[in-house]
Amino acid sequence: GKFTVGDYLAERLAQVGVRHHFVVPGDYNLILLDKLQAHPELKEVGCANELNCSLAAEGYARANGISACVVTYSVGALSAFNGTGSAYAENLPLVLISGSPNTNDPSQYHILHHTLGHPDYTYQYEMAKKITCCAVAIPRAIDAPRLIDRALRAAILARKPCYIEIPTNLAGATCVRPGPISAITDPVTSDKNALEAAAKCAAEYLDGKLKPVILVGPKAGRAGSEKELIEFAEAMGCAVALQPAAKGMFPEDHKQFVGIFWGQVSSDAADAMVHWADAMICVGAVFNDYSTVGWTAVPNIPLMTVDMDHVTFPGAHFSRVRMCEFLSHLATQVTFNDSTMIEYKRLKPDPPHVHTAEREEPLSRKEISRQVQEMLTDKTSLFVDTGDSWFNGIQLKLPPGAKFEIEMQWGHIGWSIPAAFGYALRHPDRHTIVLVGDGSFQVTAQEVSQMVRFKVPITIMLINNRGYTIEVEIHDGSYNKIKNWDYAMLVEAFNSTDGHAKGLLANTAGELADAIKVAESHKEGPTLIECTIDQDDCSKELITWGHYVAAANARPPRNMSV
Ligand SMILES: C/C(NCc1cnc(C)nc1N)=C(/S)[C@H](O)COP(=O)(O)OP(=O)(O)O
Ligand SMILES: [Mg+2]
Repeated sequence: GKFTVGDYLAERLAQVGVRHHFVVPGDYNLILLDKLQAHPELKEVGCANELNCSLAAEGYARANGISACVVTYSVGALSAFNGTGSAYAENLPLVLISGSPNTNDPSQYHILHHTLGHPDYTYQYEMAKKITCCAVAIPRAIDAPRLIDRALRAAILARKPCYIEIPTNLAGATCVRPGPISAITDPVTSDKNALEAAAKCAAEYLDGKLKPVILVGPKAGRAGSEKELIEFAEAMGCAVALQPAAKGMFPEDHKQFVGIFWGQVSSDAADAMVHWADAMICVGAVFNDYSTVGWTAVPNIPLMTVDMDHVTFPGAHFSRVRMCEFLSHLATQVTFNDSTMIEYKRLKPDPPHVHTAEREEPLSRKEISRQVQEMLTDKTSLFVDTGDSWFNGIQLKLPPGAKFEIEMQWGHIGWSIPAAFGYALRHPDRHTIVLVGDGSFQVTAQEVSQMVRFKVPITIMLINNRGYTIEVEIHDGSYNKIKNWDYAMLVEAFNSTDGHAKGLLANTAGELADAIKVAESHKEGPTLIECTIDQDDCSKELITWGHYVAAANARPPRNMSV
């Protein structure tokens, strides 16, 4: 048959590496969904709602590098905006695609369903511009190639989401076939002069410094620079500390790893190394209120920062210097200096003694962490949702090859359920484990039904402390209470007559150990283990961190004396 706009989009998505596209149908996108479904390399994955659809695509982009979320106009897209915001905040190229009204409707001033009830339908496109690096609305079939290619290339280069709006009567309209995909995927390399000048500046910055430290942030992983980072670190010989959102982006068994730098809730004395340093090379670092513990842990020495496409020093900035190229170039230039590792050997704390609970002991947060630690292997991909799961997850030691996913910039409770689902579809070779609180789980629980439908064997460790404990530690109130669910029964309800989810309850250390054994041998679908702990059984790190974040939130407005 004829080649259409929908076929053009399908071919481009397949060419940039998409193999699953996440959808919720609606009458504005049905023809488009037919075209995507018809593409041999694309597998359609239906989601229970558009929030989960966009969060599943966000998780898929972590595994695949790029993802697609296809929704209907307005009622669909406005929910998908939330997962798109997460992709923006987390530097992930999620392609948000929305059906839209028939191109004849605007000029006829038609009032249409799903819209706000007036004949101006441009509001969605205007909103999408704010949460993507490139938003396009296709006015005619002839414009489709240019606009689709522009949006995809922008997203790939910026590692940010893009938005493509396709009117319902254009998806099936005749369109030319796409040109070479290199026009979209060919990378932008560093400017030679800028790279040389930045390397020279780095030499001057490091010259005479006795105690340099590398601080790795989340953008190091997103820039795909993990290999070059190790190369650079080994050429330097110095201590490597990670921000919490960067956990897993540098091997924790590496001899230069000195822990997670998170101010007063750092691990392994990483904060001592950061405070001892007289030079700090920040690679992909993000200093926000959460990673600086309410602004109490902002480095106070002049920094050299290596970002995804630029490098800065005290008094200098170099644009169009790609992180991976710069790090591998620097690795050939820098002088080896392991003074910080010599010092670290002196002050590295001994591993804490971990008490192993008796089988009949009521479950505690510590015992859960001890048993989860034992679950981790080189095949593990561990998702930690917003809550004390952040702190419990970040304290775990990742074995070589284990991967870690956290959404610390956007911080949407419930993200981990759809995101882990999307991720696991792309990585059936990995054992995806989720650490999620009861409050977070209640936000996106429906997506467990897709794990059942697609037989995805994810292990969900649901930490039931009866409410929003992070919020309790920041500032308590009645609003931090939630209605308790029978979580084990809920996930088994998703089975109906043809599913294989398992829901287990663990009140004691022994019950948890037994449940983990069941989960590890259950491959036909997800296993949820509800782990019950006391509502005040939270990490000391959460209490300290919550105290300073609450203080930062409480800063009085500067007196606006007129
Ligand atoms: C309500 C909220 N944050 C505010 C919030 C509200 N809405 C969205 C979408 N995202 C958010 N982070 C948070 S962190 C809860 O304590 C999470 O509770 P839970 O999942 O049960 O974890 P803990 O008990 O360990 O805190
Ligand atoms: Mg909770």
